[in-house]
Amino acid sequence: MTLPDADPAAAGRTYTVKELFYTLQGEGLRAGRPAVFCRFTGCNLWTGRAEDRASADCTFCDTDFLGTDGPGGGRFAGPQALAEAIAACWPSMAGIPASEHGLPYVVFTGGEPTLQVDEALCRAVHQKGFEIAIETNGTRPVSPGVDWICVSPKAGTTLVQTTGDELKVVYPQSGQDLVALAALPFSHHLLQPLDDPQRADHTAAALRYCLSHPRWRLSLQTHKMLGIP
Ligand SMILES: C[S@@+](CC[C@H](N)C(=O)[O-])C[C@H]1O[C@@H](n2cnc3c(N)ncnc32)[C@H](O)[C@@H]1O
Ligand SMILES: Nc1nc2[nH]cc(C(=O)O)c2c(=O)[nH]1
Ligand code: SF4
Ligand SMILES: [Mg+2]
Repeated sequence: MTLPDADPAAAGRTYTVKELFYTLQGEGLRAGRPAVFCRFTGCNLWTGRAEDRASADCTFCDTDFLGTDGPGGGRFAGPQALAEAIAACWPSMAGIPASEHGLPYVVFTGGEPTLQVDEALCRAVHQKGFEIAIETNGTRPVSPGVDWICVSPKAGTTLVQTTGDELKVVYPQSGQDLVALAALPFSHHLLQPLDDPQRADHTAAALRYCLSHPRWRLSLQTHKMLGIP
């Protein structure tokens, strides 16, 4: 049943989503965990158009976040509507012993999810029984209600979200200060090799850096190895 959005602050709020899909978290500390990915449309560091990439604040993005034309994408009329679509992506637990259910998990990403994720959405998604994670570039504060914050800072931008659960740094980026980043109060610090034509070299360099600076651990994009979304 679709409930009306009772929260007056949420009235008229729409969410624009590129795609919604069920897969494994491929990256970071929680790699391997089944999750619904909710990819919001739009980013504040790049228009998403190829002709603007070179002049963008973030130039290495591996993601198409334009429009609403991906699987499960669309415009959602309010928190309740989007929470229902997210819950519908989680597999049925009919016939599965309760000990094997696990906690339903959604990852808000994008594009830049902090442009859209708000408390009303988190409340609606929590009411569906989900734990909530976010992948953000850290240039905007994360809304209250998010349970797991992954910040991936972009060199040359101002970091606003300076605390969280994991700091996942794409490596290398010219002008990045890993000493300063290592000092930020995150629970976990990870280096993720830049996926570009030199990815193998960046992976070897990131591996060497982690071995010599053991504050850092390596994050590989395992979904790309597995051939899953
Ligand atoms: C597509 S971004 C979306 C979330 C948010 N805008 C951000 O940048 O964190 C998701 C993750 O992919 C990482 N990423 C994007 N392009 C990448 C690339 N070419 N190589 C490695 N990681 C990349 C980002 O740094 C971020 O951790
Ligand atoms: N499987 C999978 N894991 C991911 N972790 C972060 C992703 C992202 O694009 O934010 C991502 C993604 O696109 N796919
Ligand atoms: S900030 Fe995130 S979504 Fe935006 S362009 Fe960079 S990697 Fe892509
Ligand atoms: Mg991705």
